[in-house]
Amino acid sequence: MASSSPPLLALTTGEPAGVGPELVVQLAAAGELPARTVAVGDPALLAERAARLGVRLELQELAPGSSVPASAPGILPVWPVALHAPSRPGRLSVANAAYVLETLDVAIQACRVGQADAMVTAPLHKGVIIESGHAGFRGHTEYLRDACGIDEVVMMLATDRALHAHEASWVGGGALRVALATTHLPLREVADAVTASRLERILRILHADLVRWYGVKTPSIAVCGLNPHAGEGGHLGTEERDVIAPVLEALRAEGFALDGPLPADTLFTPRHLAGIDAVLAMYHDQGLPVLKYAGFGRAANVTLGLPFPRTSVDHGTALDLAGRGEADRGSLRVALALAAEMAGRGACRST
Ligand SMILES: NC(=O)C1=CN([C@@H]2O[C@H](COP(=O)(O)OP(=O)(O)OC[C@H]3O[C@@H](n4cnc5c(N)ncnc54)[C@H](O)[C@@H]3O)[C@@H](O)[C@H]2O)C=CC1
Ligand SMILES: NCC(=O)COP(=O)(O)O
Repeated sequence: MASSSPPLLALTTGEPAGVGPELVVQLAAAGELPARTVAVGDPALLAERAARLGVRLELQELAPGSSVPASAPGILPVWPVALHAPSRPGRLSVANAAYVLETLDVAIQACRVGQADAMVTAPLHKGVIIESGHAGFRGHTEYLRDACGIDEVVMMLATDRALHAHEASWVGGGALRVALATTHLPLREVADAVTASRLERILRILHADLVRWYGVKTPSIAVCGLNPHAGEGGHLGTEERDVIAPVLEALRAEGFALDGPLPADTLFTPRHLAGIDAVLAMYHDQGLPVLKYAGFGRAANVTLGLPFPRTSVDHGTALDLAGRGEADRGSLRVALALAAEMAGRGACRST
């Protein structure tokens, strides 16, 4: 941990034209930031969004990486990163894409060297970062993987009732954890990306982190097929038979509790989810619509497999709401609480 107690969360404020900055200032003003939280972003931007919304807030500028006092209502410690261009709510600017990446770099570096204990991210806009010249940018998840120099990480979203260690498994009524075998890929590329080696890596990380972070002794994971009806015995696709099933079989032989490959449309029903600790979906829009239907606004995104905890909101930049103070703060609240809980357990990897 960065200091004796409590853990320090580095909270990146996200795309400056989106709702991230205002969510951060609103939570800070209301005293809803966990015990020690430092925003990473442009202080003038945060002051402008606070003033725009009539939020009374004192910003405390601190040198990036320096120590941070305990959170207090109406006070927001900031590790400053300067905007590259003025920002207006709802108006993207490619000039500020580098700024967004710089905020990530500050937080990642702080977590890697132990100056912060966990990272929480407000939403960024993938398109504007790609348009700024970062053609390979896909999202925080992939950026963090590469920045930490590791081969694989797992994106998992969980509704609030399934976020914490004491919530063992699906109990009906909206508790759900959904991990993804592939993340931000065009659908056309998904089938080729569902390889045996990727699935094996993903399942090992998911299994290990369900034990590590959630206290599940023997994680029970339900795995979706890729094709309709999980391939209908090979008549509607062969990936289940040729790729997914053999990986599950090999891991079962090691003691993994894996169900599948199952048709996704029947897997996501209460009867099939009973006793399941997490679902592994093959692609983004196979799993996340169900998760968001179950708990949009009270769910969080977790990156598994990193050397430090990283959580995020379940929503994007919401440019249509930016600057109006109407965006729901629930998911950021949940993401912060989860990061604090994970960091509090001091469960950093040794990678
Ligand atoms: N963690 C992250 O950085 C994420 C970033 N994104 C990015 O955000 C950008 C916009 O994505 P969209 O698909 O338009 O999704 P979006 O989540 O920004 O917006 C979808 C709809 O949900 C509403 N919404 C979003 N957040 C809300 C909140 N806090 N309270 C109330 N309503 C809310 C919006 O007003 C809009 O109607 C894209 O570049 C996307 O890649 C998307 C998801 C997560
Ligand atoms: N739909 C989830 C999402 O896009 C979040 O991606 P990331 O930026 O956290 O990798």
